[in-house]
Amino acid sequence: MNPTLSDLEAKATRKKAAFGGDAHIVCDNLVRIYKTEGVEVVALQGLDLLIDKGELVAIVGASGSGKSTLLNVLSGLDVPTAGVARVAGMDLLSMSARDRLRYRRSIVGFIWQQTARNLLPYLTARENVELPMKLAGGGRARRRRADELLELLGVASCADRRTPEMSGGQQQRVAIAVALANSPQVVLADEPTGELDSETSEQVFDALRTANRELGVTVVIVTHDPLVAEQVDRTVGIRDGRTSSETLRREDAEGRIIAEEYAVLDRVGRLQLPRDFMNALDMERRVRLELESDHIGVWPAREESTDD
Ligand SMILES: Nc1ncnc2c1ncn2[C@@H]1O[C@H](COP(=O)(O)OP(=O)(O)OP(=O)(O)O)[C@@H](O)[C@H]1O
Repeated sequence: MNPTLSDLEAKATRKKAAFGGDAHIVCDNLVRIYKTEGVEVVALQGLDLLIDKGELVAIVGASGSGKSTLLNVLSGLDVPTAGVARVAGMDLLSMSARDRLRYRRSIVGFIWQQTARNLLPYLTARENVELPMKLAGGGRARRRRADELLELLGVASCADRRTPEMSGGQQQRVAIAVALANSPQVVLADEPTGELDSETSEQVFDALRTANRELGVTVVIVTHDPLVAEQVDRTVGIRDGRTSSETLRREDAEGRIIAEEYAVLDRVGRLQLPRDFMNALDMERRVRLELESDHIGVWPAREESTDD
């Protein structure tokens, strides 16, 4: 049954929980301004984003939209200019240098686009996976955990190979094992399939999905490949340093995958109408809104009368 208008009014007066509540990743009005030689570039312009524990989310957007800036903030490499960024309960703006090191070592794992940046070429795959555990003071179970991770990601056969003896896709799957070595709560991947062909990309993507499903780790993948984004439950679109749209995928009763695109509503109620919708109805400057019991109607403004 649809709610009545008085139900909606009662709901509106109820107190709202703090933004983000217990989300695993919270970005609230995040701003990052770069200053170079007196010129300011606003890379993030009040970005809001919530990701729950155990989600697998893709972040898409055109070049320059702010995706890498966001990922650098979430990985603890960069500090935003203003706003709130919280991951696994840790405040990324006020964290001490010591906490930052701990955060980067054991709370987040990272996978870069360039395969060469993820692995040391003179170590075998197994040694690469063992290295972060060694740096964090891990004990003798290191080798067993490295082998288990390589097995889980389908690259057990590469354990004794060095980087030049592996394909690009195998290297990226080993890189995922390296990122998972210290059992992080969150894995961040910046264009992890950017240098790979579509078939190999699919294998790397499968490996990320396996890590998410089997280990319960929250996974955030930045990409500008819309096809890659089709393989996740939620895709967040970024435009001009803000979240602009979300696509949610679900299965219907017949098992068909349905993707629905939503506009993002910010905390004060602003939303961006798609340009093609506005053009189709000649919407400009103002629209008329009407609250119904289960939706809000948006109409073009009435034509001004030209009669005298
Ligand atoms: N270190 C920096 N100094 C100055 N400006 C920067 C710096 N890093 C990024 N920018 C600017 O901030 C904006 C967002 O850049 P960002 O790299 O986050 O975008 P992106 O969506 O990741 O792009 P791409 O898909 O090309 O990697 C761009 O205008 C970029 O030029």
